[in-house]
Amino acid sequence: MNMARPDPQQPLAGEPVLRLRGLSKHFTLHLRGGVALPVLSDFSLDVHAGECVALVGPSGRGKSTLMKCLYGNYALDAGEAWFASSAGAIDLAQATPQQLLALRRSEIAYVSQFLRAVPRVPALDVVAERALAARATTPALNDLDQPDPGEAAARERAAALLARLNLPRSLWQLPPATFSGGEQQRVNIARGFITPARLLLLDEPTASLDAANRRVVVQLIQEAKAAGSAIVGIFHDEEVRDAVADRKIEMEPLKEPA
Ligand SMILES: Nc1ncnc2c1ncn2[C@@H]1O[C@H](COP(=O)(O)OP(=O)(O)OP(=O)(O)O)[C@@H](O)[C@H]1O
Repeated sequence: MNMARPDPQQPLAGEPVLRLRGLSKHFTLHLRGGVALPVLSDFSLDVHAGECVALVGPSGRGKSTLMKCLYGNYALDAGEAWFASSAGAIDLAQATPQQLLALRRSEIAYVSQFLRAVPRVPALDVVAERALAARATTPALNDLDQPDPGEAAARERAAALLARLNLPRSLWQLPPATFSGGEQQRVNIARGFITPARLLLLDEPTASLDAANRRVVVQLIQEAKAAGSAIVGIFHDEEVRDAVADRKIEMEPLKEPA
């Protein structure tokens, strides 16, 4: 066994990629006199490599909030969120902003309905950039028996994904700021899937897509699972959910604030 070459897709046998224990989160509603709105309370979950867990429950149960806490957009109040990174286990609830940014570049991908991209960067580069950033920041990826894609190869992969997602070629060199919702979402999806993320967070990845593109996304998710990604997703489209989810986790209602 070569200890210097950890496979980022293979955590220790039997160990989950994501181990959540006792997560709690509230929002303080300043416009309502500072009242506390509890959103997550004592939430626990394990997600293994190659597994897709769908968060289900009515609107407002905290599904998106949980995803944003795992991606580091929101701080948690309590609990542990252990992530088996290629460099070892890290508690996402305690991770520093620098650690979170490094994980975002290569190991944790988040695909939401909305694209946040640097202005004036063409769609193709928005997608390719993630592949280049991952290679630059994750020594483990460089150690794998894979050729360094370099910039041209990263663009080639980006182009292949955009073509697969039926984004018109005429848009590839344009910045996505003016794209339609569905076009932006496909750029977002291509960016999320261009490198094999160890943890994929999918918040309504097919919300603005037509049936043909939904099928492409289902295939991409199935391929990511086969490659060993652990996936947490919110899929309001039941057909998509049934096609990709191994388990459903019902988000329980919490008490209303007094
Ligand atoms: N930044 C925020 N500030 C204050 N309250 C928030 C914030 N984000 C979410 N909430 C509240 O937290 C609760 C959970 O919201 P969240 O978006 O996580 O629900 P959800 O289950 O994903 O809903 P949906 O299915 O409609 O997307 C809601 O009551 C929402 O109003």
